[in-house]
Amino acid sequence: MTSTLPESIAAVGEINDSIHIRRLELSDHERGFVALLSQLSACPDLTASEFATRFAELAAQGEDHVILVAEDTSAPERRILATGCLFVERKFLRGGGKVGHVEDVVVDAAARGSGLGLRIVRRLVEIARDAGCYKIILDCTPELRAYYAKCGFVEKGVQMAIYF
Ligand SMILES: CC(=O)SCCNC(=O)CCNC(=O)[C@H](O)C(C)(C)COP(=O)(O)OP(=O)(O)OC[C@H]1O[C@@H](n2cnc3c(N)ncnc32)[C@H](O)[C@@H]1OP(=O)(O)O
Repeated sequence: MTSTLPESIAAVGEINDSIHIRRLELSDHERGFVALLSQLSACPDLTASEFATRFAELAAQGEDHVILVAEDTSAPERRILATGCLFVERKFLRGGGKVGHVEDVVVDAAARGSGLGLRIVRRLVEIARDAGCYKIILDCTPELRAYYAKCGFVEKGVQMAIYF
């Protein structure tokens, strides 16, 4: 099962000879996608069946839930090197406006510092703009202010949370 990229995004999918940014595919379970997420937060492995169930739920949200991954097509195992997610929230506000939320951005520790994180987030911003979102927002730690500023974000408001 593969979800296709919007045409405008697919057209700029290749960022160099071997790193390709595309939508998450079901087979990415075997390419280290879950292990990559565990570099961001607690993320125990999922069985293939558990992964497929969640993949189908998210795929059913179509363009309202976009997970991008970067893979190295030159490596035989085509491991996933980076990922980032865009969730589109549909509102009654602003004449039925839409807000983009950036979530779960992570670059493999061995691939950091080469611009991959910047490219993934910029691509998510582009998708949100093309989808008609009036803003795109995210939560991050203070240490990541400079990184997200490089991605074009400005600081706004205060994050509040209740963890269960
Ligand atoms: C909404 C969320 O998901 S928040 C969670 C973000 N994810 C994490 O914290 C997981 C662990 N960290 C990572 O995966 C990576 O370090 C990321 C995603 C934060 C950055 O990915 P990278 O590929 O290393 O970043 P990239 O190389 O594209 O850097 C882009 C620019 O931001 C800067 N930058 C990157 N990380 C940082 C940082 N932690 N602090 C300050 N500046 C940074 C870089 O120096 C670079 O600037 P330059 O263009 O002037 O050289």
